[in-house]
Amino acid sequence: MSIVGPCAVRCALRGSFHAVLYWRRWKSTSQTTLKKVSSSGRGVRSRLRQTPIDPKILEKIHELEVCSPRRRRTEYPDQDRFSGRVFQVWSRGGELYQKARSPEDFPEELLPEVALIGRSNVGKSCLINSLVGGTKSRYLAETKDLPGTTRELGFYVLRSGFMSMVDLPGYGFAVAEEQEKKRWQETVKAYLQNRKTLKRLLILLDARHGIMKADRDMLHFFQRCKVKYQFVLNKCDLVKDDELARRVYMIREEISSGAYKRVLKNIMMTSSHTRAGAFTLQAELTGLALRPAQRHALKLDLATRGNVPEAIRRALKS
Ligand SMILES: Nc1nc2c(ncn2[C@@H]2O[C@H](COP(=O)(O)OP(=O)(O)OP(=O)(O)O)[C@@H](O)[C@H]2O)c(=O)[nH]1
Ligand SMILES: [Mg+2]
Repeated sequence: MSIVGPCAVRCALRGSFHAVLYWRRWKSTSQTTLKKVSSSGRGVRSRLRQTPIDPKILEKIHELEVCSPRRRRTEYPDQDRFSGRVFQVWSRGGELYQKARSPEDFPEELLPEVALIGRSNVGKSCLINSLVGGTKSRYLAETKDLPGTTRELGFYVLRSGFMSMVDLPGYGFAVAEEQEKKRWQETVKAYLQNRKTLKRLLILLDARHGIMKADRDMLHFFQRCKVKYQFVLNKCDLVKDDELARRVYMIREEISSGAYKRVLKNIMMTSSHTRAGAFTLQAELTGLALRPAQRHALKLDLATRGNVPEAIRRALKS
């Protein structure tokens, strides 16, 4: 007893000493984390409130009527942009050409491509539908109110044969297994790094949040790829015009501070629900499409068969 007694007491004392140390360390770190989170949350909100409203940006927002939550529109303020070359490229809508789970499934590099990327649930697939779905806005890409819906790269070719749009799986939080997420992230990275026909990357941001940490993390990667990228604020129907004007101003400031390479200064605003801003975005991307002579050189048999993916496959075989 006399030997076990002091030993037990010593062990108990050492144990409680470590417990106190551990508790104090936990308390201090958890308090600083809490402080950081709350101050950054407050910081972002108050920074937004202090951001000035540029009357030119506000005018553009009113011109596009992008903050209006009205659905099922038949007329759009920017509809006059849907003429000439823009009409020639986009008016026939598009169709799914191929889905790719891994780099081996990527289609041949033929038409110029514009890819949409962004956090999961930001509305990439919805925007693809409103751009490529044609005037009747058919639902080509699957959309759901669940982060992690798109798990494969979707290649959508325009029926005019001038270019393709690519719907990419999102980054950040997603309801999916870690291994599955890793697989699609690797495929997306391989696509962005090696694709020669990729002409522009549209980085979709939620208009309610702007650039978030997950976006910043990915922006480091985008800068290493050779492609030019452009911000698109989507879900604008969920914010008020003055808030959107401040968001755009904040992003412009960040761009002009020189933080990003290869970024385009023109920030696009859309709502894939109301389709507002879609014509302006189509007009913006039209410059990347093939010229008629270039398309002619591909010898796509578009007129007789109508099925573009088939026409492309036949042209590649011949
Ligand atoms: N109000 C509003 N909701 C939108 C808009 N765009 C998309 N949504 C909604 O946001 C949800 C996610 O849309 P998706 O297009 O599936 O999002 P995603 O970015 O493709 O998501 P992942 O495939 O998971 O990466 C859906 O419930 C859409 O209805 C928009 O402009 N306005
Ligand atoms: Mg999607």
